[in-house]
Amino acid sequence: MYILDSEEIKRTDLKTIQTGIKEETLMEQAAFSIYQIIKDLNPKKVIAICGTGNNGGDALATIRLLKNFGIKADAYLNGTYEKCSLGMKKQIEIAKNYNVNFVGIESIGDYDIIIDGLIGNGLKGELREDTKILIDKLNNINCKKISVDIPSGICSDTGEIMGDAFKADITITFGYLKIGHIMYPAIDYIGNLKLVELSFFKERYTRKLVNEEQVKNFFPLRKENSNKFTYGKVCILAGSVQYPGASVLTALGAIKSGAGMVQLITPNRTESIINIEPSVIYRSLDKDYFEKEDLEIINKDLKAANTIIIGPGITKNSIEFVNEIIDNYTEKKIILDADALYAIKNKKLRKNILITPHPGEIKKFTDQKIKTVYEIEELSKNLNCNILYKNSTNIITDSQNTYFNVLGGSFLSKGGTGDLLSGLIGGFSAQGCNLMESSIISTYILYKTGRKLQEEYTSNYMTPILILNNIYKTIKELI
Ligand SMILES: NC(=O)C1=CN([C@@H]2O[C@H](COP(=O)(O)OP(=O)(O)OC[C@H]3O[C@@H](n4cnc5c(N)ncnc54)[C@H](OP(=O)(O)O)[C@@H]3O)[C@@H](O)[C@H]2O)[C@@H](O)CC1
Ligand SMILES: Nc1ncnc2c1ncn2[C@@H]1O[C@H](COP(=O)(O)OP(=O)(O)O)[C@@H](O)[C@H]1O
Ligand SMILES: [K+]
Repeated sequence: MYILDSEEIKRTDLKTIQTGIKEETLMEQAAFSIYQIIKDLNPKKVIAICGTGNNGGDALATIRLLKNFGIKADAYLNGTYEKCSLGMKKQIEIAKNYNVNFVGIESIGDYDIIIDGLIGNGLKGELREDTKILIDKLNNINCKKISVDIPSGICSDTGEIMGDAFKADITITFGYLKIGHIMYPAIDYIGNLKLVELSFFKERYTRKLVNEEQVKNFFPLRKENSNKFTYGKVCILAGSVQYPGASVLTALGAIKSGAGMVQLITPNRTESIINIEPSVIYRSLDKDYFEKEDLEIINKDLKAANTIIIGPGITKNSIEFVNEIIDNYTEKKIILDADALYAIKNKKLRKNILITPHPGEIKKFTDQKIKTVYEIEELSKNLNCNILYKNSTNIITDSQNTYFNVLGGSFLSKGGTGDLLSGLIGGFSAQGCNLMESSIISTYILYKTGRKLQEEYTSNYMTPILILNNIYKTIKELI
């Protein structure tokens, strides 16, 4: 499923109109879908709060349909007829022919459903003060609230709240989801999100939502006629005296993803991995942290792998070592996580490198303010690498193509989940997936499994190991 921004939606609209489908046809389709959803709620009295743009047009057309089908429905116009878009003017004229009643601001508390048609895709900048006051008034009315397209006050491109926003129980959008529908803080205002189709001219876009179908397509096949070398070797450089557990989680993630061989090398002693999972090839350097000169000892191990994971549980004093790995193993796919990210400040990377920062970790290598998908894509372009940005909504990008994963939740908010995730990504990479595919598969499997378990175990009780021990259930659905 594609995710569009406001410019792409406007372009789609224009292209559709150029094919000969009229704007009012699209508006009628939108309104009819909203009407059907509202009718099923069995409302007694509905009001649409209409702005002067086409978002108001959709809402007003819905009111006219409700009234025509016998439901009491009125409208409030926030502005003058003169200020209205052509589409909205047309809807006002039609509404008058159907005797739709336009009420004053004082009446808007008397309804059991409010339709928010104030502002949709046409929001510009911060909300004006008078609109903020109106939205605040609407938010304080106790009734069911339905937003047309996107709650008024939310930026379609970022999901930011532009001063204030209408708090909807249901949001009904058209043709495609927009970036603003799947990002926080907007998600807290959207309620139940419903996507309805319009006769939009369909095209290809660069941003998509991660879903089961894609993951099935990317998932590596296993042949009966195969051996451990068929499924690749991943070498994990992780851990320290300070964080001994991280390396264990990463190694377990890699082995349970299906990698043929997993080697774990830690500076400290973490022999316990052998008791937990004896198939992991383990080596300790018997020291506090990784140093540049360690490379000589482990060069052979690294050369035998097709994927290197470096970072989980290491400390900042290993930066030189990380730099050496990046510079000397250019043929290998490399995943840089956690404190390894300190090493990439001012560095040009490669297309066979993935970095996996959470919002806090971005500061380890750039002073730029990074928040929006545009900024993440720009960062990926400038660094010349793949990025898995681990915010509540995950963004996975190689700068040309971007995927959003919205399956996560607070059941993942526990130290170690990211370490496990790095291991899964490395494991799928070892099996032949590229780093984008590996990130998509791994976040999907981990989050989907956690989401299912949460119902039984609660989000408090969840641990990375509990999720890991159940990922086979999600994998079974994919193969
Ligand atoms: N294919 C499609 O795309 C289809 C699109 N469709 C629908 O059209 C919608 C887009 O319509 P659009 O472009 O007319 O803009 P829209 O969302 O009504 O916003 C304009 C209004 O917002 C107001 N406003 C803006 N900024 C503001 C601020 N900071 N603070 C306060 N007010 C502000 C602005 O006021 P003004 O600034 O002009 O005074 C004006 O009233 C889209 O979301 C969907 O619902 C459907 O019909 C199906 C097909
Ligand atoms: N509330 C949340 N919603 C969605 N995803 C979350 C949430 N909390 C954590 N996660 C996910 O869990 C993982 C945590 O990673 P990270 O912070 O690197 O963990 P650690 O470094 O402790 O192993 C990331 O993939 C992140 O996207
Ligand atoms: K709206």
